[in-house]
Amino acid sequence: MALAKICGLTTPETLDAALAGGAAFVGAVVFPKSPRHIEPLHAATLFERVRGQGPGKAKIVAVTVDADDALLTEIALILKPDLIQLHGSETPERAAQVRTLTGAGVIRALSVCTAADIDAAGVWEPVVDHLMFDAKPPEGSALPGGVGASFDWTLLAGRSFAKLWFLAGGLDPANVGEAVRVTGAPLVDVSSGVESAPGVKDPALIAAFLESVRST
Ligand SMILES: O=C(O)c1ccccc1NCC(=O)[C@H](O)[C@H](O)COP(=O)(O)O
Repeated sequence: MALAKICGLTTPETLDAALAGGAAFVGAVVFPKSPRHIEPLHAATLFERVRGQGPGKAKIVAVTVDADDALLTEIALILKPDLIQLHGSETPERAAQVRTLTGAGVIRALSVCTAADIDAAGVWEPVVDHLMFDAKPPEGSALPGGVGASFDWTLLAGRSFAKLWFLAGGLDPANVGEAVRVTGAPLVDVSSGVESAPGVKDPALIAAFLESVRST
């Protein structure tokens, strides 16, 4: 069974729906241009209930975009995430620095449009905990992720990677089962597909998504 990350959580009700449904990863987006942006201090208060889960708890992921050392240090000290997701134009060298600076694990999101974008994963495998294959956002998009766009899943069929990897981009309760069957993804990630409006997560859609993942 694939494990799921629910990204861009900002309220107790939606975080509770993710935890109750068995999400293995819960994400906070720290990027002011995003409709899901949450300040590290607010996120720390909200995500305190995750730590209360004890052993086997969901992993807390801080999603960042080309964050500087000051912001990463603030996130590490205040939110104390298990993983930092790099969703900008960071290099493998920067990923290694982020790990040393924060003490957190690293997820590298890669924008996918063609098979060459997947081949690029090779340079990242030695320096990350997880890869995330996400759709390339439309031209001119203000956001590098969380736009609900998908890519050709068959690009991932039959591929294997040294690290457990996420499939992301345009997933929702109705299509995630097929997405996992086509790609063999061990991990899946969703944001827009469990929202009623940009940045507004819906507890019922979160529950439905996690149920679909479980029954795949
Ligand atoms: O979600 C955002 O607003 C966001 C903003 C800036 C960088 C990354 C962002 N999200 C990262 C995620 O992990 C999303 O869940 C992923 O891109 C999939 O999004 P969606 O296609 O909306 O399910």
